[in-house]
Amino acid sequence: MTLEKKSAAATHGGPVNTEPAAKQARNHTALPKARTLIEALPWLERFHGRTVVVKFGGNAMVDEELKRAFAQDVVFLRYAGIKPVVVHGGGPQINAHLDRLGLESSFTAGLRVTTAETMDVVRMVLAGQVQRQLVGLLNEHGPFAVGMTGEDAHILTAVKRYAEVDGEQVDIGLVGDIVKVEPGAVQALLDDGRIPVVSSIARSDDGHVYNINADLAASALASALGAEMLVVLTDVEGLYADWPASDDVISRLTASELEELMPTLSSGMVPKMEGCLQAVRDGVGTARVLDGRVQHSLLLEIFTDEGVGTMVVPDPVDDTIDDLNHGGLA
Ligand SMILES: Nc1ncnc2c1ncn2[C@@H]1O[C@H](COP(=O)(O)OP(=O)(O)O)[C@@H](O)[C@H]1O
Ligand SMILES: CC(=O)N[C@@H](CCC(=O)OP(=O)(O)O)C(=O)O
Repeated sequence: MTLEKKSAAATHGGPVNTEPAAKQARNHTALPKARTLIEALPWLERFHGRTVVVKFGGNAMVDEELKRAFAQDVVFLRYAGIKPVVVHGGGPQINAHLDRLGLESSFTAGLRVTTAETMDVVRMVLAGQVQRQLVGLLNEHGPFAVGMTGEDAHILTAVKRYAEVDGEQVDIGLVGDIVKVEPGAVQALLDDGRIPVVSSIARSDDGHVYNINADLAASALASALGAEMLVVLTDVEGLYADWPASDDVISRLTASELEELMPTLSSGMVPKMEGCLQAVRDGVGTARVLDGRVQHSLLLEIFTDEGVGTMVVPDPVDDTIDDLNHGGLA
């Protein structure tokens, strides 16, 4: 019997496998899993102890399952020794609430035209509804998430912002531009092992409250925290090269290349890419735009060799940044 087996193996040219079939089957399923875990090792080493600011967009958070998967990913980062900060939007949720009140939603250059009445709704929906939901989902895993808005502890200070349309300054109401960030309260939470969840609202030095685009709020906070990475989750695969004519995703571009593209962008991509550009210019390692509709895209981006979406790297690209290319660690 043994002889027969040996000669069969020899005719196939392979080594003789004396392992019982059950063990072989176990190895067959276990090894790929182990390889996937080991693939994460260089990235765990690279990002351990670093701060990652994740912007969760309103369009990516309309699906309950996606929200749960997002919360799992963020808690995973926390357990992996990375310090995640969540900055959230809620555009669609604000639109829905305004609609219920019979109020119109209007945007100029990707920014909501914000009257005093709209501002009340923005504040209520972001801080009272969306942020509470995210905090609740994260805290299903432990006592981690603490919600706050940019108004708290003077985290975000803004001045009135005008939208630029064809070179003209357009008044869009109570929309703010962040001019100062005091990240101390956020840093204290991170140092305490918590996960700060920040709503994109700011105050001005004279006590006004401003509506801040969440991409820009995330970018400013990432810069002030000296974050390793800004990750923006949205409802497209990344930055399309020639949108809406094509949906070819640009996988990687430098700050200068992005700056050149800026005038060609439209709608929600304008503040998103402005935020990415600003962040890498301010010293954030990389800024990435990912498809929030894909479950666990955050984990896939951070812990696997194949990047998903668009990555913006600083100018000029040095060796360290090259290592972070979507091709993986060299
Ligand atoms: N070049 C582009 N690449 C990808 N999306 C673009 C581009 N230009 C405009 N967009 C639009 O921007 C939208 C993303 O912005 P937005 O709706 O504000 O997302 P979020 O709610 O995640 O902040 C996309 O759904 C798409 O319609
Ligand atoms: C000034 C401005 O446009 N503020 C945004 C804030 C929320 C946001 O940015 O939400 P998303 O990330 O889901 O788009 C708004 O009112 O819709």
